[in-house]
Amino acid sequence: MARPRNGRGEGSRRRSLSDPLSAALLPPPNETFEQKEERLRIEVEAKRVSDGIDEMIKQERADMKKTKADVSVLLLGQSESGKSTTLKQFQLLHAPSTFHAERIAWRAVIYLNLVKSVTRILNALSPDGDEEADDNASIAVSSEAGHGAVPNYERYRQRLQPLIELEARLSHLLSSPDEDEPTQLGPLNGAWSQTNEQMNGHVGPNSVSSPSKHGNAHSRRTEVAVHTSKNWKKAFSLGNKAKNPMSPHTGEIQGWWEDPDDPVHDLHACAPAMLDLWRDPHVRKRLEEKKIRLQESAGFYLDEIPRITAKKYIPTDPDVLKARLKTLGVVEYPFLVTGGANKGVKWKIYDVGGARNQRHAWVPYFTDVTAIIFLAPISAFDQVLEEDRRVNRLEDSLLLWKYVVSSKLLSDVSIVLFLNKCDLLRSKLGAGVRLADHMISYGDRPNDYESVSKYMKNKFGVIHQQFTPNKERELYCHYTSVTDTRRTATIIGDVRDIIIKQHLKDFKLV
Ligand SMILES: Nc1nc2c(ncn2[C@@H]2O[C@H](COP(=O)(O)OP(=O)(O)OP(=O)(O)O)[C@@H](O)[C@H]2O)c(=O)[nH]1
Ligand SMILES: [Mg+2]
Repeated sequence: MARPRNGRGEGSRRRSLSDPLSAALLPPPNETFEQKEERLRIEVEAKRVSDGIDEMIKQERADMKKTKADVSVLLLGQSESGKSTTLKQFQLLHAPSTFHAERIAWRAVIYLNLVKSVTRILNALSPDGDEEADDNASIAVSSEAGHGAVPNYERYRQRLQPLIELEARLSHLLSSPDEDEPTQLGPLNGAWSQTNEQMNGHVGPNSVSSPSKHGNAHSRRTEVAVHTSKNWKKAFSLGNKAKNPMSPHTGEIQGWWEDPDDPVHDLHACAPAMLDLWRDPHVRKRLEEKKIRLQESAGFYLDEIPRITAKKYIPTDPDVLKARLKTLGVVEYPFLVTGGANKGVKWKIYDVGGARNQRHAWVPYFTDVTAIIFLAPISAFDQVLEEDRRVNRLEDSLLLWKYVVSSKLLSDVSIVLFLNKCDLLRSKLGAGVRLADHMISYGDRPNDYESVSKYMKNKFGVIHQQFTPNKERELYCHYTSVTDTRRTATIIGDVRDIIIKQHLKDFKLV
């Protein structure tokens, strides 16, 4: 909802496009001459740093053009398996300046992830909510679980009403088909100031429907997705690090928190209510009864409410890695290995959408690919597909795996398997969820992490052995938690070496 301007003229509200670094230097009110001098000195330094980052980005892009050879890697796996997160880890390793420059744009996604978690809780608590459990088996359980609203439900709903509206607004802004270029007013002015009225009738196919009285019933099942052709990062960035970070009117640097339409204000105002909701033992109990495990989706931001709703919040690297935005289409990411034995080799990574209706886009890439990294989220053995709740996620992963390894088109392609979400697997087993209850073939084997992860590796390995058209092909398998940067960086290094070695061998260069 567009809010009235805060008393100042439109002219003074017009911001210069500051980067986060400059924006953090917002002048205090009533600053003295000396303070102003000091601030200006800091601003000059901030600009120098910002220009340095620009230069590094330029260098990274220029390096990309000097190619020796091409290696292309396709990331495959079901939706939410961790493909885009793996791509972000590649970016963090190989183009850190670009990754850091884009951090601020992820603010919109992180806000939406947080707001969606809140509306999902509200819907789960609602007496007439239809929020579904996270797993198969619990559907029967949940229908017997405590009926009626938790104490204070109506009060929570009232206090959090602005977030229900914000969810619709953010979903629309992120998922609506839009022009690539931001409006002339600059990304910030245009990005947030869309009213609900403007949105009526324009809600994109992947965004949420209008909020119902008791929260948004579709908050979970209609994930927000952005087509890769949409330049959404540009629209939510703070502009290309303004060459002149000063306001022409006041000489001050202005931050996004000055924009009354910025979502941070609603989030900041609702933070105490969000905290009360998330810490309420009745709420936790109800979520448990309904087997809704927010930690397995984007719920982790709920543990960080004060930090994320702070007015000057800038996403950290882990925040960006955890941000969930479903992929539609194919993202192509080129990078150059700048050190070591493989220096100068040009790589291309393709990240695809993993939902069932996206998989048709995979095949055209099969003919010209050097390697595949297949992600199987092995923690998902008790979950069902979002797009078809009759299908167990692990079963879907195994079927997809069989399809990929048996493909004749891919018979000479190196295959790397990431048994992913090992962190979630460990905590799930620790919480007493039993694999045998969802996979009969597991029988009475021990339900600990070591036994289960080994069993999974074996299961995938046997399928490869049985169905690969190329009996010579070696399968490279890693246990991963791709949100963990340190461990994933080591694995990515190993995978890179293996892929390039195999590639050179195929071309008889080693
Ligand atoms: N805890 C944990 N979360 C993970 C892991 N890998 C991915 N995630 C989270 O799972 C969610 C889905 O990951 P994505 O990388 O978006 O999944 P995707 O395979 O690209 O999904 P689509 O784009 O729909 O095909 C994100 O919120 C990630 O942060 C992991 O190893 N551990
Ligand atoms: Mg993705």
